[in-house]
Amino acid sequence: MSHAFVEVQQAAKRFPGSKGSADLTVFENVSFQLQKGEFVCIIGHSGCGKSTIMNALAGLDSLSDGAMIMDGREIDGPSLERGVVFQNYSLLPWLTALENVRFGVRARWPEWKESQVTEHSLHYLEMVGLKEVITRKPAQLSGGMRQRVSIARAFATKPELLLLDEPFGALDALTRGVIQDELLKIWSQDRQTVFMITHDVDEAILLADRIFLMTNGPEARIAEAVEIDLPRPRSRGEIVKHPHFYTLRNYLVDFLVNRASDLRTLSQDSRGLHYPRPVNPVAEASAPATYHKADAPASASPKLVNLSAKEKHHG
Ligand SMILES: Nc1ncnc2c1ncn2[C@@H]1O[C@H](COP(=O)(O)OP(=O)(O)OP(=O)(O)O)[C@@H](O)[C@H]1O
Repeated sequence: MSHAFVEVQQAAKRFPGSKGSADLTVFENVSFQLQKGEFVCIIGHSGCGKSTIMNALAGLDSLSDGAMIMDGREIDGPSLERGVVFQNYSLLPWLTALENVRFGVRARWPEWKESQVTEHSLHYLEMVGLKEVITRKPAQLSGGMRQRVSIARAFATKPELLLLDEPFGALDALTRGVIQDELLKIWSQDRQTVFMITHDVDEAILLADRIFLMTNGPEARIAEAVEIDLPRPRSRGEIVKHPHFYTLRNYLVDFLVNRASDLRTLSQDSRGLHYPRPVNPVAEASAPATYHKADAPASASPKLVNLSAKEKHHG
């Protein structure tokens, strides 16, 4: 029996082909687990099926095969236990920043007094640096501010699982960096389980405990789960100085550039589920090359150098 908080088992998604063409198998044989409190990022080329996996986890779409289980119950529709932040903010345009957050908080805890709802919402808006603009409606906020409201709303409702679908994709690099820091600050306090899509390798290294690497579609798979063992708390300025940073970064970039198109390696557990291969690029880079006797040609025998004789000869 698995004790993972989220367990995805042999998930597949197919869309019917149009006008008699074959069905599109977006992904198949996708199995993975998320531990409680873990921050996992998923990266892969456009169209490989990341959002489709996330929509199924959110309960907004169904799988063609397989199952997604959270806390022992199969996911079969949306729930307040799972919060989603999309790239396009999805705020209610007729409500102010504060009212947008209050809306979520009130739905989550209908028994709370109005003052408690307000106080709780303000706390999260303050954490994302928006205390000064709480009375503005989304149209009066910048893109970065809108995304902060979405993040404040998502974290304020304290879902068991937070699903972030490229939440910073539309933001400029500076704003993105500031909100990444805010996200880390809130997550380090609340330690919710987070599953996040990003195209940004540096962002994934900054945020994640593990990064899932997805092969290209169709019939995409999550091939590897890369462990990010950089110490926390992390900051953008400091992690680049860590001796492991570029080993991790190079490994991820190499996957995206060279290996995502054809990698099919998967490891299987005793139930026959194919999990992504767990990878620690730092350990792999520093491990001595393994010598397989069977790989050696019959004539290859190790060359022994007699150092003392050589020293004598030259001496
Ligand atoms: N409702 C649908 N009907 C048919 N095909 C769909 C549907 N939704 C998604 N697809 C297809 O499924 C594939 C995966 O789409 P998805 O949005 O999950 O990819 P993604 O990895 O999130 O891409 P991106 O990084 O560009 O957001 C794409 O080929 C897409 O065209």
